[in-house]
Amino acid sequence: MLFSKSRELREYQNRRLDELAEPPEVGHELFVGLSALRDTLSSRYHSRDFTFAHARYLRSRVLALGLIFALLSPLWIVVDSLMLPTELLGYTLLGRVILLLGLVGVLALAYFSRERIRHIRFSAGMLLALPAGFYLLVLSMLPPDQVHGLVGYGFIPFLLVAALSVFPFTLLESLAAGLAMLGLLAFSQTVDGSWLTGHGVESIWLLSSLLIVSLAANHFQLSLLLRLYRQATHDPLTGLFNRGALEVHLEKVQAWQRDTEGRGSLVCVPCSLLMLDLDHFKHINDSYGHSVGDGVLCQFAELLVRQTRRHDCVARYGGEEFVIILVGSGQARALEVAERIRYAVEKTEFTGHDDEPIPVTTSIGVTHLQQDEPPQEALKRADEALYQAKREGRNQVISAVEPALP
Ligand SMILES: Nc1nc2c(ncn2[C@@H]2O[C@H](COP(=O)(O)OP(=O)(O)OP(=O)(O)O)[C@@H](O)[C@H]2O)c(=O)[nH]1
Repeated sequence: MLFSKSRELREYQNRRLDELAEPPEVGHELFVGLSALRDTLSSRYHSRDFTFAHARYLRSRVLALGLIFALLSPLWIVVDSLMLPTELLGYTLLGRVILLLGLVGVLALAYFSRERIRHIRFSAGMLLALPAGFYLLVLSMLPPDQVHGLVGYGFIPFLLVAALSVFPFTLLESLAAGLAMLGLLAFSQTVDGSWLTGHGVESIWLLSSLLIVSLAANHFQLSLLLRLYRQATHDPLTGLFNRGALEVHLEKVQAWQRDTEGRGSLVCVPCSLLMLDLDHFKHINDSYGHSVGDGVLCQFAELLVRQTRRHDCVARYGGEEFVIILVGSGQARALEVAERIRYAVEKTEFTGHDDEPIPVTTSIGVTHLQQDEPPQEALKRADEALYQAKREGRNQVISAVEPALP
């Protein structure tokens, strides 16, 4: 998840509660801006789920731009045949055939790599590297006194740097590609003799400015993508996954279970579901106020993240109800974890404004996620177990009655 570490989750929650309480200050906005920059600089802090969403978006860009390049490249043969002497046409024609084959390969790779993040990243890199390589090849093969005959080749580095802004690349990825294009431009200038001339410096300056504009576009594009992803999948108060994202996650876990079984594993990877509800939460709201209730929900969310492993999924199901998916844990292990959480909640000192202590307890229903059942069935079972815990006095863990195996 995006906030896999509880420190980050707390930072986010404090920011949200501050935002609700006060108008933004300059310092606060600077902090938000810096953390957005950290998110767009590299993919290091991106969650696994966002990385998938990001790759799908990147793939759509690769397909669109790859198609444009593949259509435009052969069309330029007409210009070459009008501008270049016949004996040189062979060089560019060969280069264009290689380029076109490469672009078709990139398109095929991106098309068939629906969920393969590495392949999609590779195809995006190749989409930029192929025209650059083609230009490099033509420059290296053509006799130096004939380079001036090339028409429409000098803009390739500019076109590719402009194309960077179309992709939601991270700043470091774009910077590396942009520097490579500057290197390509410098090489072309040494070949055509314009290196360090007035015209040459002007071109380098122009390309550098274009690169800065593309980096800014990358930053805004990626931060917008992150924000939209967050809004669609996370609960704004606690920073946990929301109900929709939880349901998608459950389906993914089941698909993974089927996949491991399909690959010949004798044992299906177990997976359990915990449904938790704060006891008498209405009383907390009524006694301490709604904003303290919000603070308690955030502290509770933080405790759940601390009590679970990185690959478990913690979600706010709605109101004061939460769900945890424990991947790789069978019923017995899930009951242990649930009991540990229940005890931790009871012993933790939740605090309101002015640090006044607020006693909080939770009831928990536990069930096992069957590989082939609709996820709603498992959620319903966990909910029934939770309400049994409520009926039997609250602050306890109840295991659901599991359906008979077929
Ligand atoms: N502060 C705050 N309260 C919320 C939020 N969402 C739901 N609530 C409140 O949570 C309370 C839930 O009350 P009930 O469903 O009666 O449950 P309860 O008081 O916890 O009682 P039991 O679940 O039976 O132990 C309601 O008062 C809701 O207004 C929220 O985002 N913030």
